[in-house]
Amino acid sequence: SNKIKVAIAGYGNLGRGVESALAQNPDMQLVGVFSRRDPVTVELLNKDVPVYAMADIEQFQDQVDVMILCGGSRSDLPEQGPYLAQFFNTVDSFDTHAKVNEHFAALDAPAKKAGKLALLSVGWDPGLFSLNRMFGETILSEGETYTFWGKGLSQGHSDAVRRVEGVKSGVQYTLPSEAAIERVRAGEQPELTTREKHIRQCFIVLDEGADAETVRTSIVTMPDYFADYDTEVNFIDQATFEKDHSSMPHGGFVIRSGVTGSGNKQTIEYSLALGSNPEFTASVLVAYARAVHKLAGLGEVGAKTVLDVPPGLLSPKDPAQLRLDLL
Ligand SMILES: NC(=O)C1=CN([C@@H]2O[C@H](COP(=O)(O)OP(=O)(O)OC[C@H]3O[C@@H](n4cnc5c(N)ncnc54)[C@H](OP(=O)(O)O)[C@@H]3O)[C@@H](O)[C@H]2O)C=CC1
Ligand SMILES: N[C@@H](C[C@H]1CC(C(=O)O)=NO1)C(=O)O
Repeated sequence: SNKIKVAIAGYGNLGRGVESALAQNPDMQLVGVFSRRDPVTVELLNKDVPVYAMADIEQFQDQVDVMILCGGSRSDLPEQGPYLAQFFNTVDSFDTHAKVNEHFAALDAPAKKAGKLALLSVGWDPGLFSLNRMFGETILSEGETYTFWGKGLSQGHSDAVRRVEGVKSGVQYTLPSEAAIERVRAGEQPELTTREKHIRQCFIVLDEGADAETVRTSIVTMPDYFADYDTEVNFIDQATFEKDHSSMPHGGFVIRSGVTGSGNKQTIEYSLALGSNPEFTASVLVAYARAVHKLAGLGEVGAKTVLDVPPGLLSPKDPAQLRLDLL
């Protein structure tokens, strides 16, 4: 069939979201899921899709058009990205904002050498919010841009706390400062520090015998993720965790407030309200996987971000049909 052949590397919340998002895109086909765990222990939504060991992934390079990397940004993607870029066109959701150029360079070399494409930092932030911050600051060159997230579950920060020694289960909610939002919406264009915009609230189940204060310190001092925020760490038992912390809503908005010409106030706002952070992020990954397949067909190689992808390539519609949607 002439469907785009897609595979998933890493099966967690995001991997599951990509599996269901692919089922909503009939021009694409999920050919397999790769996991570092024993494949027989990995339960997919669709039992007809094969699960393979990550160790065997190189053997599939000729059977996959695009590999969607669903590992964690803190420790999986920095290692898996450069490795897989040697064999596949890849898409990832890398979101450690401070390290994006480092990750770009680490992907660009192996991808160029292999004649492959590596699209990084796809999702909503980074991803769709990145595009809207760029539109805002470019179109309203005189102004201020603000990004607020939540109240909701950050997967990057939840993945990060789960990697801390002594943590059995963990989630992190991001809470925006209502006072800061008020000031921005009132057009004050305030100078706000990272700490003034959001607080971070963690719920942790400890491993047997782990020390709470040691875990708390590891989290609140964690560079790039928690060090610049006021962070609350709550310890709960597994039953409470499963009862109260199993859904993953999120959302947020990007505001650009500026002035044009003779001092006319202009505001651009882009907002998201997400019932499922992973399923939405996965839907963005799948749309960009389609664009990566088209760009690879045009001979594009190396690392790219959403800022480098012509938006029309995301659509399954043919260009003439898409042009009709312009107005
Ligand atoms: N750019 C954006 O807007 C967004 C980016 N993200 C990014 O997505 C990343 C992944 O998030 P998420 O899917 O929630 O992370 P998870 O913790 O659910 O999964 C990360 C990896 O952990 C492994 N894993 C999953 N479940 C288990 C388990 N039960 N036991 C052992 N290992 C397991 C999987 O690898 P394996 O199968 O190999 O074991 C998986 O790929 C985040 O780190 C974040 O950076 C997320 C949302 C938005
Ligand atoms: N990358 C984020 C997506 C948004 C959410 C977020 C935060 O709450 O800090 N930052 O960016 C995620 O992993 O969920």
